[in-house]
Amino acid sequence: MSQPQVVPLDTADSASILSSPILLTLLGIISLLTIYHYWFKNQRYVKLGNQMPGPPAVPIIGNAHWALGLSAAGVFELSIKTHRELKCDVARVWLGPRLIVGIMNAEDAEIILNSNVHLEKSSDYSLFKPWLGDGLLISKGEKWRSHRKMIAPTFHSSILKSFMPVFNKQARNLVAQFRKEQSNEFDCHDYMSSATVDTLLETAMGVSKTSDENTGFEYAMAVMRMCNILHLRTVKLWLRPDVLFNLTKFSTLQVSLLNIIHDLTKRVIKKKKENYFERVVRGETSLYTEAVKTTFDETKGHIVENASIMSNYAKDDLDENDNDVGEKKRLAFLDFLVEASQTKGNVLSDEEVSEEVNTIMFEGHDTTAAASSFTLCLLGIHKDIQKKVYDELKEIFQDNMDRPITFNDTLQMKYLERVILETLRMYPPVPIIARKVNEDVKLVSGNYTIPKGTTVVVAQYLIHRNEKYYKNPMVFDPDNFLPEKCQERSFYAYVPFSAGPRSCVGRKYAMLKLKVLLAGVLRKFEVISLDKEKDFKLQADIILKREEGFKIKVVERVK
Ligand code: HEM
Repeated sequence: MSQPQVVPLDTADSASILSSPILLTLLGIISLLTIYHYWFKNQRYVKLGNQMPGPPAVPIIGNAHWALGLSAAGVFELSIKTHRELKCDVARVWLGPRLIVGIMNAEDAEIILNSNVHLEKSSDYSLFKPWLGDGLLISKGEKWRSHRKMIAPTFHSSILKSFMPVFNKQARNLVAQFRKEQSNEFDCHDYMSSATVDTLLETAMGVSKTSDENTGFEYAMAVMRMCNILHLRTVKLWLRPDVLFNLTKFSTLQVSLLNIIHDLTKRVIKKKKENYFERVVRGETSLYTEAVKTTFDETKGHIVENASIMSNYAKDDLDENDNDVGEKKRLAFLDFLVEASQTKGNVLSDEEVSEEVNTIMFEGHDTTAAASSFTLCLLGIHKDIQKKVYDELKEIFQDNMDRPITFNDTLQMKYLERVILETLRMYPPVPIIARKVNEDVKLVSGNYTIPKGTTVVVAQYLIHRNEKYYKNPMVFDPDNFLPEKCQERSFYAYVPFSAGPRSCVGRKYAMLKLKVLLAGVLRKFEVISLDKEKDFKLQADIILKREEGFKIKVVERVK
């Protein structure tokens, strides 16, 4: 039997393979990545991060492959599922070398939100820059502080009261539009969205609608599509760098959407400036100095007239100085900004005015549209709750369901207020807030330290559904907001408007507008929803929405 022949290794061949530049480069990269991996694993930052629970991470990329190929609704579903599996109130994920820590409990949320140090938004918000510039939502440091001080008082309750006629007009428009839709199943979000844009234009911006009938709708659609693009860039990491993004069709689409959005802003500011100069020519003195005197008065006060359950949630600068000193001189948002940009000293540049207008138009519209649409769908499902809302409205309006809604009426809408608050608990339009911490943060819920440089995500959606704070967190129950129930739990167990120094400046505006629009519709129509809550497919493309739209039917009530 012949021996199997041993083929001698051809040294010349192996040498040529080893000297192949491609193989050498590959070996070099693998060695460098391995060294990097072991070096990285031993960094303090990484060790602290890995003490927290989280899904298994792959070397180098961490959990970056996690949301690969998923839709917006898919990413949301996966996040909830992962949280359920991990069964924890704090969790971490790695996006490559970047540590992201999610906070799902009120005690740790308080440390972040109530801090005067952890005020900086995470780098993800920079995707908004081409749209919102360095406006209030994104800005930091002294710029944020001084602009916040100027803008927060422009949403003072004395100004909000003067918006009642506009809120009423928009409620009447909604009634007319819903009347035409009777017998159809329709997406109420389209209507709520354009109503909120038009309301913002007429109130905060002080610009009445002209012949341009579709302004609100066109703008709202452009905002919705911009949010889709931004969300895509948040979850598809390769779309993050501008150089790559600019090669895609989304970049071209973004340019055309921003043209629509910024065009409206420019028109609004131009109109306001013309009004301002007309007043100057007429010799009317500038209101700016007076307004600054009033709004910068830091005497602390408390709301008396607008006392509502929401005042339990009012631990921020919106409640400062709510007495009526100098009330008549307070200016609404854009009036104030334009005057501030035109008077001596140029407190604000023209560019800063535009950034703030774009910010308020975005923050003020999509959030409220989602909140009102969720409320209508939920009332369509929970008939017993809708009946209680209607009974309350009947008591307030007696036999005249057509008369304008007054500010005092809104104070009596206690049950409707609880319904809105409960909607914002279960379906917070802003489901997460992301901050960059520039110092280590020691958590209280467990023996964890979040290292400096981490992105911290406060997950309101999950805090609001944590059974530590709500007995039946998955059940829609407005009585969760009975005063005694609110007192039992931590203030930070309910943060749909965030809390602390960077809380929402439009909180009171939003609650008042929601009450008037919803009461206006609900006193005239019974709302029917053919879906159940379990059919809701949620997607969080920046603002929380239903992927399938907000479908309802309405039937006009007989007098
Ligand atoms: C239901 C309606 C609303 C909800 C749920 C809501 C929620 C929020 C939340 C959670 C934040 C913090 C975001 C973050 O830190 O990333 C925020 C900030 C903000 N909101 Fe709202 N908002 C609503 C309506 C409004 C309205 C009507 C306006 C203006 C008219 C407005 C203007 C702002 C601004 C300017 C900020 C940035 C504040 C700062 O960083 O100092 N929001 N909002």
